[in-house]
Amino acid sequence: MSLIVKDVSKQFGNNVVISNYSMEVAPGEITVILGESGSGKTTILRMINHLEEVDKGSISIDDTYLVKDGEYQDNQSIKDYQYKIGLVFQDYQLFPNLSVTENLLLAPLSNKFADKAVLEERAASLLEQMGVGDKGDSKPSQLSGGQKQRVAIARAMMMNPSLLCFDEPTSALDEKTVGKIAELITQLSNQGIMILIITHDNELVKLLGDARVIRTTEFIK
Ligand SMILES: Nc1ncnc2c1ncn2[C@@H]1O[C@H](COP(=O)(O)OP(=O)(O)OP(=O)(O)O)[C@@H](O)[C@H]1O
Repeated sequence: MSLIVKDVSKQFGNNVVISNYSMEVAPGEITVILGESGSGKTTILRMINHLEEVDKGSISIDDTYLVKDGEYQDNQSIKDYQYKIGLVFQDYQLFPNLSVTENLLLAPLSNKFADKAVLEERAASLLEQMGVGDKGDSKPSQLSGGQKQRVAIARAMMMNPSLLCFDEPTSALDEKTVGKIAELITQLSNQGIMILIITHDNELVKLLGDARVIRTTEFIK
C-alpha cells in the first residue's frame, strides 16, 4: 500500500528536469518535496496526478499502475489509479458558482461513487472534521483563504483517497493559518492516508515535525 515512483525521467526540450528518479510514499507517512522555484516540484506532482506524461519509468499505487516502464495503462487502470488520489490545488480551484457542499458532491456524484444521501452525509462529516461544518451553504467567495483550503481538502477527501497531494498548501496563508493547516495534515496522516506535499516553505516543514523531506536536488544525479 504505497505510492511508488520508479526510474522516472522527464525533460522539456533539452531541459532535463528529472532523471531516473525513484521515490516511495507509505501510508501514515508525510513526504515533503522541498526545492527552489523551477527545480521540478510541480512537474513531479503533475506526473503523479496524470496531468503531465513521464518520458520513461513507472508510477503506481497499491499495485495499480498509471504507467509501467513508460507505457500508459488502459483507461480503466488509469481511472482506478486516479480514484486513489486526492489533489488540493495551490489556488484551491473551487467552483465559484456552487455552494461548498455542491463543490464536494460534484465529482463523486458524476462518477456515481455512491448514493447522493451517502455522499451528503460524508460531505457534512468531512466539513465538520475540517472545522468548516457550518459553511456547507456558503459560496467560496464568502470564505477566508484558510477556510477555502479546508474546503479544498474536504473535497479531495470525498472519494476516500489513499494518497492526498498538496500543491504549495501554504503559499497564500498567514502564519497562524499555516499552523492550523499543518495540524490538519498531521491529523489526516494519523488516519493512515499517504500525504505528499510540494513546497518551498521551510516553516511548514518544521511544523510538520517528523515529515520525510525529499530535496529536488535529488531529481538529477
Ligand atoms: N510545460 C512545460 N514546457 C516547458 N518547460 C517546462 C514546462 N513545465 C515546466 N517546465 C520547466 O521545467 C522546470 C521545472 O519546472 P517546475 O514547474 O516543475 O518547477 P517548480 O519547482 O514547481 O517551480 P515553482 O516553485 O516556481 O512552481 C523549469 O525549468 C520549467 O521552466
